Amino acid sequence: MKRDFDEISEEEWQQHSFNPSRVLKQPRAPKTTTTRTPPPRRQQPNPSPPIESFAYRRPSKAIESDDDCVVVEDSGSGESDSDVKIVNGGDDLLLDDEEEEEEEEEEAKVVVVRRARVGRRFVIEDEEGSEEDEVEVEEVSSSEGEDGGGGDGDEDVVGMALQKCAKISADLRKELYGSSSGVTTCDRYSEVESSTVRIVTQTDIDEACKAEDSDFQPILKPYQLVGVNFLLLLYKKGIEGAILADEMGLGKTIQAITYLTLLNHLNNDPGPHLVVCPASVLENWERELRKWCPSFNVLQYHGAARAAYSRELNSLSKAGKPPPFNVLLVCYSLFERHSEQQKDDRKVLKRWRWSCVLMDEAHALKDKNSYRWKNLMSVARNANQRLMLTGTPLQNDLHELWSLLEFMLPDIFTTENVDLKKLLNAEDTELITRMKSILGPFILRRLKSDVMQQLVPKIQRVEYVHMEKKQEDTYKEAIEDYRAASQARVLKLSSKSLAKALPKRQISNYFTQFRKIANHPLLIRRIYSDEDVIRIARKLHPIGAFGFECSLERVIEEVKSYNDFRIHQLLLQYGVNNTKGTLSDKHVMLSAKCRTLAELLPSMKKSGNRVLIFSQWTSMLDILEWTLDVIGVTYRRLDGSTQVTDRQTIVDTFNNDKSIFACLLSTRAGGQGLNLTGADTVIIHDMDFNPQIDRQAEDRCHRIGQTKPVTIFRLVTKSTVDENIYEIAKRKLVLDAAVLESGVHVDDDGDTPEKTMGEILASLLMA
Ligand SMILES: Nc1ncnc2c1ncn2[C@@H]1O[C@H](COP(=O)(O)OP(=O)(O)OP(=O)(O)O)[C@@H](O)[C@H]1O
Repeated sequence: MKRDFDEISEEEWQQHSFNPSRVLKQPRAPKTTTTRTPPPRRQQPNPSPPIESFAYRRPSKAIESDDDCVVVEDSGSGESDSDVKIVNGGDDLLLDDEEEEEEEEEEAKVVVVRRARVGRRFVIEDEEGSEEDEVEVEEVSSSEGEDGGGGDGDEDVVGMALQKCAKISADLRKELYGSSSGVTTCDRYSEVESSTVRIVTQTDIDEACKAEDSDFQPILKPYQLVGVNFLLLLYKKGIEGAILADEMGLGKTIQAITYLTLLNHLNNDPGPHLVVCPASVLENWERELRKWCPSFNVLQYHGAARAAYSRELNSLSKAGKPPPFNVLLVCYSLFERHSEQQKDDRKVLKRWRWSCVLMDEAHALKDKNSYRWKNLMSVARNANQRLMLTGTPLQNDLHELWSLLEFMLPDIFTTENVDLKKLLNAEDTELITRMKSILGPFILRRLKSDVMQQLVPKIQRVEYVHMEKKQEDTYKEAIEDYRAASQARVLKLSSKSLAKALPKRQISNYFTQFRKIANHPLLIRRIYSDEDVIRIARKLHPIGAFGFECSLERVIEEVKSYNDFRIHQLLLQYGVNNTKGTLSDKHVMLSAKCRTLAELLPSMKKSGNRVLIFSQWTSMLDILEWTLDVIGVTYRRLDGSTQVTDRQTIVDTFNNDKSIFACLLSTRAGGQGLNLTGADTVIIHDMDFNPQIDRQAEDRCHRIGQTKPVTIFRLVTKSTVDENIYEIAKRKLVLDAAVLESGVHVDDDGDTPEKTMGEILASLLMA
């Protein structure tokens, strides 16, 4: 299976720490109010006709506390709530599409850096062979003595990049905000209520988008019109990159499509444009393009179907002929794999000069060392413009944002091999302020709370659930087991701290085991003893459950590594029931979270609610299917293994058929880009360390088109590591707000810093 993107690979995980230095502390007070403050209203003596006018409104929030349930009213930003990221530590609990990604990350190291005499070049050698195939990406030598290559100049790389950017930024700012007094205090295009820049109005859009054979009337919302003007202005100024970072569901797709239409209409630029997106939204892109820009030829280039086009495109491109489309739609996976077909695909893409390369869910490019980033850059580098769409540009840290910036404007933000993690300290308030100010004109970000007063409210609930005895005993047993092992190791190494005594991987493995039990005890093996496993293996071996060439010992080893649920599934699949037997429905209710679902879901159904349930673990989704069967509700399921061609059908069926009560989704494959406004309730079964992942998921139904208030439930198992993870993720959102939103300041004297994963384990195991 293949993950869409964004998984934490083992390698990333090794480098991932949860030190407080990487996460901003919460502003201290007042806790119940928003961290943002309204921007000053600007005086505009002679304002030009506004290109839009939206009131900049602070979100209102009220926090109620009700025993185990925290309710946070949020008018849209989702800013104060939180979530968490899961670790891959176990063998039997696969993150959606995980394995291939790790391989790919490994293979990503094939990039060879060569130095040329003039300037620096790096050559991506994924195309084996001929000169024609070799893509050279020239990095423009930075002006005025930049030292990007390491050594003493390292510290200056960030400063110099910002300095270069500041010049363009100042120029742009002048255009965007005009030179009238008062506007200089403005950081954000989105905050400007009247701009001096207006390139197009709704009338131009009517003109550009009209189609004879369609009744559809494309009408942009005022803030969307601003977005389109923003993109057109950057185009006009010859700026080669932009980030449209509106919150999820505000219509980035629509703004981008209208922009491409206008390029054709006003600038006689019909493309070709390349749109890169996750597989789940490929169909949606095609649909929106056909609807909003019917005059364009759109070609979806994905999956087995692309073989049919491949030869034709190849010969056209070789002959130097223009492509037979305006927009080519591809998935990120095209830039990640090493099959001959994919290498050929990339070769074709590199032969055309793209007008706009547009990346949807562009946070997929948060790692500049990834194969995906480098291969896509080799295609996008020569494009007139790289346009990035993402509702969550800042994932975990500043260096990840920098990867996006470098993709957007490589000539300015190039940093070569400098360790940006060291240079971009999330607690450097001066740096954050500077970045925020300089980046303002390149990044357009509007929050729902800013632009859509009429959008339905989003209510955040944290549902603390309590383990019953069996689950609690399992959790305690795990603590005892790992405590004994850890203490022995600490003694052996005469180490003072557990974090130092245990390798990082071991720490994450232990942590994952605790997470599993907190989610569902069937995710570990406790019911089926070693003796049971041997008996089961003896039954399965002769019937070839693992193939006929496998020895019995090998089968025993294999089954021993399975969790209870997987063994149960195996027994079911092979009809082996005369050993210990399959599990019964009562086993599925062993987890506090599933019991809570059994209480919540029937009453939600009765009230006419419809629910999205997200988990990061495919095996947890399997258990949740069982749970929903036991509860007796109808559902659909979408995860990384769902055929790309089936995904949109599942979405449409769920949205249209109100008799389907729930949709089970993997946070990775189902959490991004999808429009699931048929639901009004989101349950995050297990949170992610990275709060942006869950934020994306919850906004599948809190978006344009939603008519009912949306409630988000986060399930947190009391007295388990779930609580720590929730805390970690919650704080990460503060950094996001500090860099990307106005009026948010970093406060260094926050609460006690949150613990690292090692510290959390130490307090559990060394007590
Ligand atoms: N001006 C508009 N008129 C009608 N429908 C709109 C308009 N703008 C957006 N929509 C609809 O609202 C929904 C959300 O828009 P879209 O998918 O473009 O949001 P997004 O910002 O790209 O979301 P995400 O970040 O989740 O991918 C879509 O169904 C889209 O068709």
